[in-house]
Amino acid sequence: MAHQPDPRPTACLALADGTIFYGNGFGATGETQAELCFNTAMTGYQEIMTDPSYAGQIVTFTFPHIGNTGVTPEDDETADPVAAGMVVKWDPTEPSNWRATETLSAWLERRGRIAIGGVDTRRLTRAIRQQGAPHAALAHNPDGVFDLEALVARARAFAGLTGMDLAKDVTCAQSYRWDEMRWAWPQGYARQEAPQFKVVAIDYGAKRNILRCLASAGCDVTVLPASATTEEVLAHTPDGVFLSNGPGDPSATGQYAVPMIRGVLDQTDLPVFGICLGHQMLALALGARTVKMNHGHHGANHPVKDLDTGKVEITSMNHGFAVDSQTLPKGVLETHVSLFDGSNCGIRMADRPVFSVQYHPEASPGPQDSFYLFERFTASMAERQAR
Ligand SMILES: NC(=O)CC[C@H](N)C(=O)O
Repeated sequence: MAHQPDPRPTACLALADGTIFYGNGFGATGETQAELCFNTAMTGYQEIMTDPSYAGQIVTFTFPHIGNTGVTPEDDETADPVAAGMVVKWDPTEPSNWRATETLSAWLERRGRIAIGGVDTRRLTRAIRQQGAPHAALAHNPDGVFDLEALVARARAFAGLTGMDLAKDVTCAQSYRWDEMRWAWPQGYARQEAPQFKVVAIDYGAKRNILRCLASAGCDVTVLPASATTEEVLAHTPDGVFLSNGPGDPSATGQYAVPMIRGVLDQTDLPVFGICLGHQMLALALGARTVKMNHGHHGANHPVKDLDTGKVEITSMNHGFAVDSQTLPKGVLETHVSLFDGSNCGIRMADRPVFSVQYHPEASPGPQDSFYLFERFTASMAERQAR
């Protein structure tokens, strides 16, 4: 085991292979374990920590200055942080931002999330890339006393995300109507003043900005829990069905999501749009398979090629699983690919307005190149209404 340096560190990150990183604890005290990933976004740490897709993961931020704009409730993607913990290079400074209502550390502490600063995040990121997303344990103790053997054992005991259904933990308890009309689109898009389309959004761990984008595009959005059945979805007589992002292994979540989606596809001609976990759920329902990636894609500058137009979009990404494009059945087309590794980033049915993307067109944080997908969804609902 590594020797503890002096002055005494107050936090410690242990990987399952026994590697130890020391640093300065902030946020809550205690211990936690999860899969470790890295995110390369330069902005949006609050949105990242509150993105429900990060359940079961500790996030290493490769950008060194994290926390220096504090936090504001307006930037929460869900009520509480969902990521298990955070690892940063520099200890956060006092917030310098007129929007900040609180420091990152106080916000994390109130919500029981542990963070470690002063870590060599380059070395750690290289380790994650080389060995694949490791299991890790993170401890914060102001006394600086750590049982390293126990911490490594804790990391090893983490079951891993493969086979884990976490959507059931982060979904809404009851259905509700999304009623926030905050404008979510960049300039250049036409704002829809009155909702024209009834959309049922299935909440596998939905980010708020997705619901805002749907509302901004002219959708009256009813959000249903992840366990919703085909009958429950159709009882709302929607014009379209949206499948949200979310955490965990798609094949585990697919146990209940896939039969619902199959039912919608078999019984109706409704437009369907999926994002990230929703994309993976749709692919599974259409007969494809998903695979666990080595270290996934987490960042706000991932180039994706639209195979229909040849255009490249710079996108926000956050996923550790991917659709295996080799398994797409006849009649399902690959529409987008990652220019980093060629992995699948989008599909559509050849003859129906049923489509999905692996990345995050709602950004938050990230570039806004992909907002056209929300308009594609509303256009397909308008076309169906006109028939
Ligand atoms: N952002 C998401 O929806 C993530 C989907 C899935 N949990 C994955 O890691 O691949």
